[in-house]
This record gives sequence, C-alpha cells and structure tokens, in this order.
Amino acid sequence: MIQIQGVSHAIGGTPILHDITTTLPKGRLTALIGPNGAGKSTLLRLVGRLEPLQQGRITVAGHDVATTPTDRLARVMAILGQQTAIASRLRLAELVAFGRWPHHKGRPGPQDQAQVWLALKAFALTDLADRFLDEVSGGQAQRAHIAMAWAQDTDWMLLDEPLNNLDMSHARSLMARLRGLVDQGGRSVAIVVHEINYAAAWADHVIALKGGRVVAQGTAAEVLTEARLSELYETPIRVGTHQGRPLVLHHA
Ligand SMILES: Nc1ncnc2c1ncn2[C@@H]1O[C@H](COP(=O)(O)OP(=O)(O)OP(=O)(O)O)[C@@H](O)[C@H]1O
Repeated sequence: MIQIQGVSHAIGGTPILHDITTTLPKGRLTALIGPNGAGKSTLLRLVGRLEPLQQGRITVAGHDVATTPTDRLARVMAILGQQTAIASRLRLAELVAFGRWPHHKGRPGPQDQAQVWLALKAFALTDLADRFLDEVSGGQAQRAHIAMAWAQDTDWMLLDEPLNNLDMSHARSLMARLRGLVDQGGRSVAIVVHEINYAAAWADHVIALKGGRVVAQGTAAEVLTEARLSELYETPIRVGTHQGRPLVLHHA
C-alpha cells in the first residue's frame, strides 16, 4: 500500500496541502478526484517524488520516498505527471524505451526491447513508433507517455490525468488495461481523473480532495453520492446506477 501520513505542503509560502493522512490500498485502482486546484497533482507528485517532501511521511510498499534510492524506487513505482513538451524531438519508441531505464541502466537487452514493443502494441502505437513526438496528435502523444510508464513494469503505477486528450474508445481501452493490471497482474494503480464516470465505472477506491484536504474516501459507491459530489464540486449533481455502478449525471 501507499501510506501518506501528516503530509503538508506549501508552494512559495502558500499552503497547498494540509496534514493529509490517507492510504492507497495495494491491488486496487484508486481514483483521486476533486475540483481544480484541490491539490491532487501536488499530492501525486509528492508520492512520486517529483517534488521533495516538506512535512510528513510517505511510504510506497514499505519504501520511504524521502530516503529510498531513486533506482530502487523506480523499480517499485512509475509516475506520469501532467505532460510537458520537453521531448518533442524524440521518436515514440525512444520515449517508451525510457521506461526501461531503471531496469537496464543504459544497457538495454532483448527483454527490454521486447517490453517496449509490447507497450507500443498495448497502446496501439506500433505504426507510429518511428514518428517524432511533435508529429503525432495530442492523444497519441498521451498514449506514448502512458506506454512509457507501462513499460517500466512496476508494482505501482501513478498517472496524473491519463485520460487527457483521449477519445472515448482509447479512454475506455486504457481503463480496461489498468483494470487488467490490477485484476490479472496484481498491480496497484492510482489516477487523477476529472471525468467522474471513469472513476465511477472503473475505480475500487476513491479519494476526494478539496482545498488541500481529504474530504472523503472509500469505495466508489461510498464516495460518489449525490450529497458528497454536490458539496465537493459546489454544483448540483445527481447519481444514478448503471450496471451496478454509480452513474454521475451533471447536465442541467
Ligand atoms: N508551481 C506552482 N506555483 C504556485 N502555486 C502552485 C504551483 N503548482 C500548483 N500550485 C497551486 O497549488 C494548488 C494545487 O494545485 P494542484 O495542481 O495540485 O491541484 P489539482 O487538484 O491537481 O488541480 P487541477 O484539477 O486544476 O489540475 C492550486 O491552488 C495551484 O494554483
């Protein structure tokens, strides 16, 4: 599991996260939800050590993120933050191959190559493998970044808004793949997601953040209720049921 204990965080003197204590269960798909600016990305970045921890403690499968060596942590957890366009002159296959770095440390073997091709295939990118990142669409670039994290082949996968730019079909296929990782692969996944129905349909566990605090956590059915969601997003929200899962309705 991932244990977050007493984590507070400030940026430029402004408090962003306030004394967060929560757990992401092992072998589950956890969705972090909440309005813009709630602190979801900041929390995920702290777990993934993209930001240094200022206060509190975070452990991932027993590894303290503040003290575990990077190469050790990178074999336990893959994190994909929100994309930045720093690597546009990289071919898709090269980007995905970066995911194998923690395993081969600069000396890729046949197994690494095989894993890269599996990842490209899993995300329907084989035909685009030789294209540069700035020569593909937003959704294709997004899938390539997810494929890179996938190729890292870790017990934990943390993805910040992985559905960005994905059409309905690719979004569904990604969620099905993530579920497969959890259900058949015994892995654990955490995603930040804005479209609540993806959490409703696919997540086991939901953590709702608002104003830098955890305001609700539990199963999708426990958290995704009309009262909780209407309060969380400060807008009237109705919740129905579809195939035994909550279905969130938010049009007027
Ligand atoms: N580099 C930064 N400098 C200053 N403030 C920041 C910085 N990064 C984030 N913040 C602030 O921290 C708060 C939390 O941001 P964060 O990105 O974690 O929220 P979020 O829940 O992921 O939001 P969103 O849904 O909009 O992506 C926001 O108020 C944001 O303005």
